[in-house]
Amino acid sequence: MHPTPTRSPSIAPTAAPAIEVTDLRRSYGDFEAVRGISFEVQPGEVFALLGVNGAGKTSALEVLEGLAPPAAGAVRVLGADPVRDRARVRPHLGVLLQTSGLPGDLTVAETLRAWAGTLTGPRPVPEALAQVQLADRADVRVRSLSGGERRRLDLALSLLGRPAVVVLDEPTTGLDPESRRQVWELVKGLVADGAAVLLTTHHLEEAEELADRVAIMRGGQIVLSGTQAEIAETQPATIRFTLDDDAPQPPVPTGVQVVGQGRRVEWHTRALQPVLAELLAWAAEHGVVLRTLLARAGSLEQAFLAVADGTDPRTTQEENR
Ligand SMILES: Nc1ncnc2c1ncn2[C@@H]1O[C@H](COP(=O)(O)OP(=O)(O)OP(=O)(O)O)[C@@H](O)[C@H]1O
Repeated sequence: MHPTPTRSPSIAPTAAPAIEVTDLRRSYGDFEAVRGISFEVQPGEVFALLGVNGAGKTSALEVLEGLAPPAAGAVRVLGADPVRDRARVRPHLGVLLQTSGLPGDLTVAETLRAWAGTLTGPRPVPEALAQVQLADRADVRVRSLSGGERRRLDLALSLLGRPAVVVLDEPTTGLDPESRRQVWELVKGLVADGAAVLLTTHHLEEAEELADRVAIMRGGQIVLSGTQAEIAETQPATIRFTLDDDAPQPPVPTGVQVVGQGRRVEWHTRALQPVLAELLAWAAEHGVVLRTLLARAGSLEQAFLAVADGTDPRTTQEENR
């Protein structure tokens, strides 16, 4: 289903990172939108940049795509500078922007053929159509496509040159749940073929499904980065339950932060297993039923929200610097 890519040989595959970003800064006039971020993406890996609107994700991606020079710092794509060595980098880079300006008069197949004519060794157009489930829309004019179909055409265009490095800016925005899943499968196939994928998304389940590593941005900086497990572990676990009116309150174990009050109890803890064991032992001893008991480890979503609303301690440290 995912044929081995035939890539142009001018940049040889190496063990080096496919993307290297070092202390990147980008400004618009006096406003610094990207404030010193660093990360790497390896071949065969999906790296997700997360953050609320205005965090600086697109501003960073535009430098990687060679659309703008950095104000400071360095960006390398397959070892080359995407602005200065644009002609070398471009054939190996597949880019899906947030918006595209495709001519509405061409059909889907004509659009793909026109773009394929500019590439060395493009995918055959029927394969590109099938890749994004647009085979039955091949003869439809672009202006008549639905928003989701147009997004899938954009995606097919970005992958037409069998790129080794793929940059996807919110790839599934506007897609229905089924199309979104199909895009996820497509991305997994690209990575299995050895591509490096950098994506931004507002859908945390998309990052959870695809990303090997994640960076969460706020105010132009990376506040948290690592594997999903590493990021989840930065957040406290939650224990939540409801007590009957006549039940006694349990003693609060050491190190627990009490969030909920009264009959509806919520605790946050860095030691989920011993705290839960202590609670269950107390409940058994006193014959107390813990209604709607929930015990949950920290999550990527929790980390995202903590960074987004500035309550993650790292956010404050970063922004006060
Ligand atoms: N051309 C521009 N001129 C001035 N400011 C800009 C320009 N483009 C972006 N900005 C500002 O830079 C900041 C970062 O914007 P950017 O689009 O990179 O964020 P983002 O994380 O991609 O957001 P979103 O999730 O909404 O796409 C924002 O405050 C934005 O208003």
